[in-house]
Amino acid sequence: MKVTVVGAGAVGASCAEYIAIKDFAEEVVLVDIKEGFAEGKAMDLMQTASLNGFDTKITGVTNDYSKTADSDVAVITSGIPRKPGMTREELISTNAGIVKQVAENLIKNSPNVTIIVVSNPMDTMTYLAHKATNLPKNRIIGMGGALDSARFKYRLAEALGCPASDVDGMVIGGHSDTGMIPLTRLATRNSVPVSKFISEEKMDYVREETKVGGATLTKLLGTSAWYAPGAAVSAMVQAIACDSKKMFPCSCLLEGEYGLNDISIGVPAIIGKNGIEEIVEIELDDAEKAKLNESAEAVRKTNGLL
Ligand SMILES: NC(=O)c1ccc[n+]([C@@H]2O[C@H](COP(=O)([O-])OP(=O)(O)OC[C@H]3O[C@@H](n4cnc5c(N)ncnc54)[C@H](O)[C@@H]3O)[C@@H](O)[C@H]2O)c1
Ligand SMILES: O=C(O)C[C@H](O)C(=O)O
Repeated sequence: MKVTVVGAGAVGASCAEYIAIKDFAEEVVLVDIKEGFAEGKAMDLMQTASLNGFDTKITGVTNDYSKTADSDVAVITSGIPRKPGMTREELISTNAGIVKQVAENLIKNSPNVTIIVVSNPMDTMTYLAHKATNLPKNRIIGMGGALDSARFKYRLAEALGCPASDVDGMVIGGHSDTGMIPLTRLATRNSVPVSKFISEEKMDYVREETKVGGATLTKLLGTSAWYAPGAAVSAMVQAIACDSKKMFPCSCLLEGEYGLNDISIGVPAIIGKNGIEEIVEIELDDAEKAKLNESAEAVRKTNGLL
């Protein structure tokens, strides 16, 4: 398994590090446009191999896509992150050009690659990657829901006073401050609905903190987060590499599923060696359906800026 990670910045390097530590890929190629940057990150990471006990070979290149040839999976993290007070949507004018060019370069050298898009505004960048490459819909996946769901579980565990491993929950919809839909109705603690343990008021707090999870960290850090994003995208790469058929909410190109068409937005999907192997249509109640439609409208508005 050969994995390319474009963008050797905070998220790209974190993603490469988690992939290496999990030791399921033979090779990770880091690509960045900044001269020597990916080479430096790769060398630094390789010097952790004997300490962390992995055999994955990590190399870095400056904008040389020939070194990415025949990648099985490519992760796009290239582009600018937001600063405190900004929305992800405000990044579109800079990031659209970068993501389009990167996606085109990737498929020229790896025609069979499956692409995971991370750069923001992620749902629109995923849609753009589809338009730019024309790859089959199963081979372009947007990473957002896996991260948002991990943050949802963090907030649920905090409210319940229990370990995050005790809770299960999922966030669907657009990866934006207002578009995320934490499915509190379906969240459980060891199969028991979380509503059994926490008040509606606490649930509202969990829901709202989950939605602004990225903004909260951006305010604290001065730039956006990288550990949980890196872990989330590496988990998706691992699901493809190991053909594990794990279910992640992720940005999928919809063709009628959930009553939506010609849009990439977060819905649950089974991820395996073929990328998106199945979009899972869960039964939403009327309020959840209305929120998903509203979230889709907002994503369409951003797509209109392309
Ligand atoms: N989808 C998500 O859940 C999620 C989570 C975190 C961050 N993000 C997004 O990921 C992106 C990266 O965030 P970051 O914190 O790693 O930023 P960063 O600034 O640390 O890293 C981005 C890197 O991309 C490189 N780059 C720019 N143009 C390039 C090009 N044409 N080719 C190759 N490399 C190029 C830059 O040189 C830089 O090293 C941002 O858009 C951010 O908003 C998304
Ligand atoms: O918040 C951001 O801008 C980055 C990312 O989308 C996140 O959710 O951490």
